[in-house]
Amino acid sequence: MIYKVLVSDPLSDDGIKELLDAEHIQVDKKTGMTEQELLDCIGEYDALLVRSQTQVTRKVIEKATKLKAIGRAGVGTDNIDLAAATEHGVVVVNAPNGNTISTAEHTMAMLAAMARRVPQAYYSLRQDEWNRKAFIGVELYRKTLGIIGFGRIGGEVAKRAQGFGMRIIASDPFLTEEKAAKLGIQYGSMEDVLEQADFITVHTPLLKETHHLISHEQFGQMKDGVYVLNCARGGLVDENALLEAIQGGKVAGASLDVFENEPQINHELLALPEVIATPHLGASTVEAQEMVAVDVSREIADMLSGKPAKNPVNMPAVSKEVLQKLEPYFSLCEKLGSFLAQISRGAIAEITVTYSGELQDTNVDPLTRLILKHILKHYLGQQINEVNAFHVAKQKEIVVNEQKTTSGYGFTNLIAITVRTNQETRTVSGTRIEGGRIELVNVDQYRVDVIPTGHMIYIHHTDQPGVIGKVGTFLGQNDVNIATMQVGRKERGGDAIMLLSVDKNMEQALADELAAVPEIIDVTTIEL
Ligand SMILES: NC(=O)C1=CN([C@@H]2O[C@H](COP(=O)(O)OP(=O)(O)OC[C@H]3O[C@@H](n4cnc5c(N)ncnc54)[C@H](O)[C@@H]3O)[C@@H](O)[C@H]2O)C=CC1
Ligand SMILES: O=C(O)CCC(=O)C(=O)O
Repeated sequence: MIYKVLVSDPLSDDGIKELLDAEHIQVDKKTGMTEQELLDCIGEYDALLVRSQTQVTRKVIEKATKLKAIGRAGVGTDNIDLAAATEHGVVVVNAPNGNTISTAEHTMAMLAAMARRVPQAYYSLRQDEWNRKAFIGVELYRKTLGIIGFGRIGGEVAKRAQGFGMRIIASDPFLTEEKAAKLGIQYGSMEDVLEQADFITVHTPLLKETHHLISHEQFGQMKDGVYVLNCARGGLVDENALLEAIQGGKVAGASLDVFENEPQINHELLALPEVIATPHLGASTVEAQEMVAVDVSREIADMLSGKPAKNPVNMPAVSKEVLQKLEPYFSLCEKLGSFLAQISRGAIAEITVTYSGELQDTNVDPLTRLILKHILKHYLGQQINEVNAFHVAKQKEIVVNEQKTTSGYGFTNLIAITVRTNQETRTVSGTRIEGGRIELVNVDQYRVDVIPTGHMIYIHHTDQPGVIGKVGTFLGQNDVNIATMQVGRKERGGDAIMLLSVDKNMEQALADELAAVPEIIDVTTIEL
């Protein structure tokens, strides 16, 4: 059997040698295709290999009737419709490590070039000017570099910036004070980073939660004369807010490798003398391109030989037998994990899942993976799936415990999850009732009885007369209709909670306003 692999973005022959040499594989290189050209030919192929240019849309995946695997020679998979790939049983693999160093080095190149205004001075010199006064720079030595997103690339940037004598402060849900201290850097919240840094660089994935991570409010929190870098993903920094922050004198310089609408770029932003930019070149080195191509080609060759993928980023096929037993609990696990991730604060250190009642005799490993996925997805995005969930948790030094108990605490089945972070311990448990309904039955030791779905608001308050009325009035005045409300308290006059299902998402600004009511301790909005 000969498998056909399409390489639709530029990748060197050295990089894809393993595929070119494989006897059972035929490789076609067709770069620069239009969407229509891709749609016309994709039906012939068993695997597709891309970088970031090819948009692997749902339409493409639906036409790809023979497709088994998509390989992304790089990290970000935002050019691939992962949901569509999963639905069609297509495994998506990436090469998460091969371009880390190149991107960290590019960030350093941009940092130094921006501080010393190298591109501007070069451009001026090319215009036959000799203008030494116009290009006075600033030193990096003893300045504070704020790193938002301390994963593979953020970590490598930190090491290199330390070589320049910079002080590093970093923010990441998986970074703790102890880990930071070991690395000789400072751990901080996002606010700490914004307030203290002279230079700020972002290295998070682009997710719903990180879209416009740096916008008007965040620029307002920064020091005057701050320098900002984005060598991760367009959309993390709000380009219009950046434009205003530069024009208003808040931001002294910006380095951009990525843009919100690539390959279209914001010309107004680029025309500012404070901005230096490159066309998404972070991973564009000979070494990185070869490494990511080698890694992903090996994955594709293995998969086409029937071996499991090492770096899958979407869900693999589940055997029918396992699916039948566990499928009824999938939705409960997803909702419990997602609920808990949204209410937890701080860096996660330990996750404990306890299965009770009828689940105690079943192999629940796939359910634990699903729960982990929905907790970690909140921070890491689509790179997490059931296959790599344990591996990623281990990499992030998170302890995962799976327990079983004979007691169902009065329920036929019960799944309880506890998350311990460096700030707090939060718990949630739920059950699946005859007929398929799922219910949240306990949150932070408060007994509730709620269907975990849609838009929810979780309010922690002190038990005093009139609080429920104040919340009802506030939501009514702001056109947030309450569908259901559950209240709970541990003792009279002590800590209490309200858990509401509402008809629409409540904006963060409104949640903050509600949290300012004196009896209210905390308001969290949850989307399930
Ligand atoms: N310019 C380019 O050519 C390249 C860009 N990239 C991009 O760089 C980014 C980072 O890549 P890696 O370091 O390999 O990923 P990674 O997964 O190792 O690290 C990302 C980190 O961001 C953290 N994070 C998520 N949400 C956060 C938040 N709200 N605040 C603070 N931290 C948060 C995560 O906990 C994680 O530790 C990705 O967006 C990737 O697509 C990667 C390679 C090349
Ligand atoms: O393939 C490229 O050059 C883009 C790399 C990138 O942005 C990534 O790996 O996330």
